[in-house]
Parts: sequence; C-alpha cells; structure tokens
Amino acid sequence: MGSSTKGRTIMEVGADGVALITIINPPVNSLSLDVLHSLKESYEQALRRDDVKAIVITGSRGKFSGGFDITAFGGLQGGKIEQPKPGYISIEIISETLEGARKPSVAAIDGLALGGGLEVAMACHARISTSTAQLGLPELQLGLIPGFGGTQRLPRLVGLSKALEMMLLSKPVKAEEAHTLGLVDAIAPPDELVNTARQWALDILERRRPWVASLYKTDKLEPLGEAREILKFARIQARKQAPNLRHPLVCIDAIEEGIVSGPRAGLWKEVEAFQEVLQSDTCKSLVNIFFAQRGTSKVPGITDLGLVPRRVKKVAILGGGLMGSGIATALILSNYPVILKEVNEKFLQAGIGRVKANLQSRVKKGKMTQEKLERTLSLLNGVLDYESFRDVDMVIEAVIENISLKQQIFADLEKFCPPHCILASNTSTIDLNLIGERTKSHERIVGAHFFSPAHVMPLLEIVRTQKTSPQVIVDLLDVGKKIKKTPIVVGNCTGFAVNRMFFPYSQAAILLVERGTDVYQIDRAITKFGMPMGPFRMVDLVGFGVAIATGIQFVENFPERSYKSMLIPMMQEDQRAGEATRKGFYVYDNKRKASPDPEIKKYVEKSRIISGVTVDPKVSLSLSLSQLPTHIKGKLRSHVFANDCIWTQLMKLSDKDIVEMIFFPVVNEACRVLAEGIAVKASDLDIAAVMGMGFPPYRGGIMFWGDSLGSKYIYSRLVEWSKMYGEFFKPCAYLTERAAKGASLSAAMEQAKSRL
Ligand SMILES: C[C@H](O)CC(=O)SCCNC(=O)CCNC(=O)[C@H](O)C(C)(C)COP(=O)(O)OP(=O)(O)OC[C@H]1O[C@@H](n2cnc3c(N)ncnc32)[C@H](O)[C@@H]1OP(=O)(O)O
Repeated sequence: MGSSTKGRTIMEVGADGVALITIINPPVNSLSLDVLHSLKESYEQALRRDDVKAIVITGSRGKFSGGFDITAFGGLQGGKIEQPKPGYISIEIISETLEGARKPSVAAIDGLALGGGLEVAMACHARISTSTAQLGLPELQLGLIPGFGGTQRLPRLVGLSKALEMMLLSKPVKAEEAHTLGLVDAIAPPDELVNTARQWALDILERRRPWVASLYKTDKLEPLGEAREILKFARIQARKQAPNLRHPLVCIDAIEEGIVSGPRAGLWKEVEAFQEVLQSDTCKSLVNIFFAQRGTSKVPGITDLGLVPRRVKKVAILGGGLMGSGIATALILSNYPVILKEVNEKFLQAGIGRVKANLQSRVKKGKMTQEKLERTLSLLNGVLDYESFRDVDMVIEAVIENISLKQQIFADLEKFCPPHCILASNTSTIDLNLIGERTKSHERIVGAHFFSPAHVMPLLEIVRTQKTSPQVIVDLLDVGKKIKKTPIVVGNCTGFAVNRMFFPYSQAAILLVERGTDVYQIDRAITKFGMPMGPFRMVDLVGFGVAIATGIQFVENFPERSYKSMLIPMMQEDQRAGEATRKGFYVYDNKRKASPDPEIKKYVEKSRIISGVTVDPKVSLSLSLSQLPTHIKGKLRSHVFANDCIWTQLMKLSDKDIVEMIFFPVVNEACRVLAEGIAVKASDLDIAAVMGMGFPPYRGGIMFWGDSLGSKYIYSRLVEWSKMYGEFFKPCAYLTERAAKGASLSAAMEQAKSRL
C-alpha cells in the first residue's frame, strides 16, 4: 500500500466572487488525509477572503472523488499513520467548516462521488452533476460504514428506505435517479457543470435558491414509528443475508441514533462506530480483496511491457453445450459479435436455445428488456463449418474434454483462422501443449477457463504456457475486462489454480465422512463458515459425473496426496448422481429443495470398508457407548449424565475443527500452486478462492485467511493429522519452510520457480 501523504486541493477565485476548489489526487481523487487538510485550508481561506462570496467544490479530470483513500487504511490500522483525533474530519471539517460555513457552497459532480466523496458533496448546500455521474456510499463492501456523516445526511436527503438500500447493498445511483431522489439538485452538461454550480452558489447567497444544510433536513425522514419498523426490517434482512457480518448492523445502529436522538448525536455515534469497524478483521479482509482484485491484471513480465491490447472485433466459439453457450452469452452481452459452431443442426439449435434461455432469465429478473434481448441475440450467428472463421480475432474452444478431438480442432483452426487469431481453449484440465501438439501456433494458444455458469460467474482463468505470447495474454486480459470478468493469469498444469484448490476441499470432506463425521454436519459447518454451500451439496449440484472425471485427473497427476474413495462412484452406480437425478448426498423435491437422507449411512459404511479405514472416535459424531473400550465406559457410567447422547457431545468434532480439516489442505495446495509458479502472487489465489470457489470475501481469500491463523499453526495441525490419516494432510515444502521461519504465506517469495 502507498503512503497517505498525497494529493491536494487548489483554489481559484473568479471575477464573479466564487472560489472554485478542485480536488487533485489521481487516479480517482481519493480523500487522503493531505487532501482533507488541504480542503479545510482552502475553505478557511475562502471564508477569510472578502472577494469570495460563495464556493464550488469539484474534482479534477472528470471525477469528483472515489472516497476516502483506501491505501491509507493499512497504515491507520497498523498505527503507522497517525489517526486524526475523533471527530476531526467528520465534525470539524465536514460539518463545521463546510456545512456550517457562512458562505454557501455547491458540489459540481462529474464521474463519481463515492463514499467520503459523496459525503463531502452532501455537506455542500446543493449538488449539480453531469448525467453520467454515479453517487453512492459503498463503504460496507469494504467492511466499513460511512464515516464522514453519510449515515446521517443520506437518509435526510433521500429518505430512510432508499438510504438503507444504497448503503447496505453498496449500490450507487446514477445521476438521473439521484436527481429524482433529491440527492442532486440539477443535471448539467459536462462543459457547463462548473458554471452552473457557480451560478447556483450565487443564487443561494442571494436567496433565489434554498440554503440547505442536509444534516438538519427532516422532510424526507419517515415518522419515528415508521422509521423504527423500517430499521427493524433492515436488521432482520442483514442478519439473514450475512450472519457472520457485524458492520451492517453497526451501520443501522448509527442511522437509528441520528433519527432517535438527533443528527449531532448520530454523527458522534458514527465517529465511534467507524473507528471500531476500521480495526475489524472483516475490514482488513475486504480491503485485501479490493486490492487483490485490482492486482490480478498486473502481471509482471506481461503487463509491464507496454503492449497495447489489439481490438477483438469478432469471436468464434466451438461447442454450444453448457460452457460454450454460457461463454457466448457473456460475450454478446458485452456487444461482441459471436459465431457459434456445432457439429450438426440439432446441437446447434440446442446451443442457441441455451443462449436464449440465459438472456430470457435476465428479462424475467428485470435486468434486460425484451427489445434488448432481441438486439443482443442478433449478435449471435450459428454455423456448422469453419468458412466464417476467416475473419475472427479469437476462437474459444469449449467442446468435451477429449484430447484427440481438441487436437483435431486446433489443427483445423490453424488452417481456417487468420494468422493473428487467438486460439483459446476452455479446458479445465488438459495440458495446453498437448492440445496444440499438431499445430505450429503455440505462441497464440492460451487457456480461457470460464466457470459455470459462464455468463454469471465472475472469474476467468487465463492459462499461459511457456510459449504463449505476452501480446495474446494482454489481449485476453482486455477481453476479460470488457466482459466484466476478473481475470487471473496462471500457468499450465492439471487443474490450474481453482481446481487444484477444489480437489483437496472435496477430498478432505470425504475423508472425514469415512472416518465417521456426519455428511450434514460438515455441510452445516462449512456453510456457517461462509461458503455458499457445503462440499456435499456442491457435489450434488455439479453432478457426480463431473466430480468423478476431475477426481480421476487429480488422482492420476498427484497420487501421493490424493485421498481415494469409492463413495461417489458407488452412489453413482446406484443412480444417485446428484441434483440432476434428484438424489445424491441429499434428496430433492420438485422445487429442488434438498433434504438429508438417512440412506447415506449405508454407502458411507460400504466405502469405509473398501477404503480399509475405521471410524475414528476423534472425528465421529455417531459413535455409540457400546463401541467404547470398557475402562472409558466405566468412567462415563459413573457420571450422572453418562449416556450415548453425552458421549456424542464429547466425541463431536467442533465446527472449527471441521473447517480447519477441510480448508487447511486447501491452504496447503494453494501454497504448492504458488511455489510452483502456477500463480504469480498469493493475492491472485485469494481472488481465485473467492470468485472461483465461493470462499467468503470477508475472510480475505484463502492465503490471507491462512495468514490470519499463522503458518506455524496450520503446519502443526497438518503434521498432527498426517500422522493420523496419512500423506493427504502432509504439509508441502513451502508451508514447512514458512512455518519454520514463522513467515507469512503471502509474502513475496525469494526465488519463485516460475513455470510461466
Ligand atoms: C470515511 C469514508 O466514508 C470511507 C470511505 O470513503 S471508504 C472508500 C469508499 N469508496 C469506495 O469504496 C470506492 C472504491 N473504488 C471503486 O469502487 C472503484 O475503484 C471506482 C468505481 C472508484 C473506479 O473503478 P474503475 O474505473 O474500474 O477503476 P479501478 O481499477 O477500480 O480503480 C482505479 C485505481 O484507483 C484506485 N482507487 C479506487 N478507489 C480508491 C480509493 N477510494 N482510494 C484509493 N485508491 C482508490 C484503485 O486501487 C486503482 O488503483 P490501481 O490503478 O493502482 O490499481
């Protein structure tokens, strides 16, 4: 993270007597402490000067402000940057100096006014914006609450319900809506923005327009009883949607304080609460994710070469199955003309049908109009041969995982596509060198690994071989950004980054079940930890066929650390293949509601016998008293509560143990991925885990979370389990070394063996 000593404001006084204060802190004019001090000084100067009658605040280069400087959070949290005294910014600068000034001020907003940026604007006596401006308080997505008076002023400007929606969902509004809501007073063209604001400020001065201090507005606030009901509902929703998160409730408390006890009390409550949430693990984790996400497109040795992405005007996709149709949907939604090739008319129509259905579901959800659907769909052309491939700039192959089929396709592509065309494969497992073996085009062969459903999931793994040219990667990074994916660039290996981490995740869960832990207890513990679903519910969702196929890849490539089990193949043989067959680890009703199935025990017992393992009292939930050694039984019987039930309690693995036994092997594998140079930086694995696996972002990603527990602790637990349960848990060399040094897992490596 950078230093907070940056940025400034400048002030120019016009002949009209209006002082124009401009915030300058590229790239988004964030409010560093320096900017805030300078803003205060500019204001004080403007207030002192007799030739200044009114003030306009704006941001340089078409951006008002992206809010408080996020790069300063690390320093403030770690004590490296001195905290301003409580209330200095929110009360002294924003409320007293700006809002309480005896000269009127107007915010001229172009581009964005987010977080602290909007809070400064709300303290002005009016706001004028351009039609493309975006305004919002997205602090909650960083684990924070608004800290410069936003919890008090926004409800007073737009009403409580809308303010709660904007804050709790971190959802900005566009200028037009902001105008309707009363957050913006007028909309002006960009070249007239500042002049309109100047005139508005003079109009306020001369009482031709109202002089409004937002903090004391009451007309938009609901009556107290109604407000309390709205807040009560918001609390219920917040608890339901994010049971592990406290800061949304803290935000609601600050809003309530202002409504019940008045805005000054609300401001002070906000000041205290902001300090508290700033120091929270949630905030540190979410800030890590913010920077990690922006860091994925900075690839050393690739994006620092000064290459300019070539324009991709047309894309061809091979295969209209689930993946191919999802990828086609993502591309046409971002206005790329797409050719979809299939092997026969029937498959082609089915593929086009899937794309239509994907779009239709957006219409149903109100995210798209029927008219937009028609326009978007007109970008898709179905074909059965390669003739129209002669002018495409990129091809994405998304056929089944069959090596010889893919080799044939790539040989054909080399013949039909122009020489500059990028040849991408959506394979999730097969070596790209093998796929391109029958071509001479290795420098333009690349992996574009999407996640299902491809038009929804935010991650794109860009897989490069040693021969893939940097230009091709830069091009694909650009396409990824345009189709709103977060791309991570990884090296070529079985499973790349995400599936490499997924394997131990599901294998650890099966190991635990064979040792006696309950399937549903595992899913509950993992969901409570924050995953969208547990490992068994997930296997049901992806289907046992896929789980077995990818499992085989892992067992073949990494036999020494694979936990081999027949549980899933055995269930599949019995026609239990997951949600699609209505039966897997759960049974499903017509509405796809999952219920536990006692029958599962039968399969677990069989697979336990095949694996040659026994129930381990340390992990078992269902051990009965009769199974205990006599001396322990005796001791327990002497206890007044000694019965099967209490024994079950004693033997039960805690949720914490389950989480660690399932996720520490994932951390271990992530360490290998990093040590092998498959991922270039730990933060890319944080993003891979959050966006590819559903790892809770408020835990900061897999490596960040690992570091929060410490390499020594993870190492010692893995050693303990590897003694009991074998190689599967054995810590890798990287983890062992980091633990020995007491070093963090994420810190840059001294000598990465980059495979890239
Ligand atoms: C007390 C207050 O209430 C607390 C606060 O204000 S907390 C801050 C609230 N503000 C936010 O949450 C906004 C966060 N920023 C964003 O959402 C987006 O960056 C944006 C909408 C402003 C711009 O998006 P986009 O144009 O896609 O560019 P994006 O790549 O995200 O950002 C451009 C650069 O600005 C940086 N940046 C963005 N917002 C920043 C901020 N508030 N502080 C410091 N740097 C910021 C990014 O890190 C990135 O840096 P890089 O080029 O070195 O990677």
